[in-house]
Amino acid sequence: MQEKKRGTLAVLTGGGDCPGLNAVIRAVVKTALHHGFQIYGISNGFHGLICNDMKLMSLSDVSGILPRGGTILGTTNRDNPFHYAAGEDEKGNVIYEDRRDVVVRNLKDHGIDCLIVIGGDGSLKIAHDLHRFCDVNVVGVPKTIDNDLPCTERTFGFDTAMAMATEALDRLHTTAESHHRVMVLEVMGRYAGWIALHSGIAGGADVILIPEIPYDLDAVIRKIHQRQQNGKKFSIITVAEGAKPIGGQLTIARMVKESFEPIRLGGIGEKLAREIEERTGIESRCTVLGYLQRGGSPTAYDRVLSTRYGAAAVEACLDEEYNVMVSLQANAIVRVPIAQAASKPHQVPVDSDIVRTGRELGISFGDEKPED
Ligand SMILES: Nc1ncnc2c1ncn2[C@@H]1O[C@H](COP(=O)(O)OP(=O)(O)O)[C@@H](O)[C@H]1O
Ligand SMILES: O=P(O)(O)OC[C@H]1O[C@](O)(COP(=O)(O)O)[C@@H](O)[C@@H]1O
Ligand SMILES: [Mg+2]
Repeated sequence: MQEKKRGTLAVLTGGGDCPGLNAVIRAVVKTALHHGFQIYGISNGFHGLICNDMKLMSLSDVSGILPRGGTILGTTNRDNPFHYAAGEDEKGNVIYEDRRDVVVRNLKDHGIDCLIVIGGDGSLKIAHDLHRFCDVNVVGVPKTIDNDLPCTERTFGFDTAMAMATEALDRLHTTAESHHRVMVLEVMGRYAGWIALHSGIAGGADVILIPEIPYDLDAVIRKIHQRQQNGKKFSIITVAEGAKPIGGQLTIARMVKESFEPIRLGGIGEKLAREIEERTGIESRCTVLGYLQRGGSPTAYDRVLSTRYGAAAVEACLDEEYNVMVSLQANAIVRVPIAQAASKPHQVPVDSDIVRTGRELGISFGDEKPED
């Protein structure tokens, strides 16, 4: 017997793509249909909401997508309905418009009771603004390879990015050892060092440089020399794209002028490798892992986490508990106010046990004094 229609939901994916997005979409659609909701899939994040680009989803739309990377809905890390880049003036300056009314109208026209936003800090901030300024019901799902969201112990996608970076470090080890080189691996993470820290520990890096601990190049050089004195002719360094020297600046790869937060980080790895080679005379090379961290199939851990998050987001709608983000705490999925989830990004605590463990193992974080 057909269950009575319970209500109408919509789902979108926002920000940089991330392994596990399709697994969340699948879980959202399957759970929603299971409970008698109808569900719209919105194309290309908030862009689709502004352009009224959405369609009803069925089980066949999500068939076979569990292990697939990317997002079948498409995404963007530029569009913000409150600050929409509508074009350029004759001088080439971007013209921004507030499109919140269009978004509210489009949601209303489709009878959408709640919008499920799968995104990182930027997308969840927009979701929070839609709730507080436009009275739209939202439920957030914490997405990002960067793991930089507050109020959750894990974002989905991080485990896959960490696994990719760890494999890269394993591969760099063998070539570094053969050529007696210093190998630098630059990983993503924006202003947080989670990917660098965890992959650095898992991949046996000798130096880990993260945004939370500004580094002193002298300390890095001392570590490389110390290894040489101990007969280790190669060294491996993991550097987060947001790492910077003490008193120095971030290294910026490009500015995306239509983006609300236009800075795109990158380039610190190459800079570091050049400086190390100049200072030590040891051949040094940099590898930038880049979008390989975001592309491709999610790990089993991320598939499970994504599935739990997707189902939990619909369960929140079922309970009519809106304006929350589903979150992982003590291995249980709980709900936290979206206002908290959209607050300050979560960085690595410099006194965390994993940093301490790294130090005890002799890993340099680039901040050791000569006598340490
Ligand atoms: N601090 C902010 N306040 C408001 N909007 C933001 C903020 N940061 C980012 N955004 C918007 O959110 C979108 C997605 O953010 P981004 O950081 O790229 O992805 P994510 O959702 O993964 O964090 C951006 O294109 C931008 O329009
Ligand atoms: O896709 P772009 O614009 O190059 O953005 C790169 C940024 O996106 C990320 O890959 C993921 O960040 P978000 O989860 O905030 O989208 C960052 O690690 C990186 O700094
Ligand atoms: Mg972000």
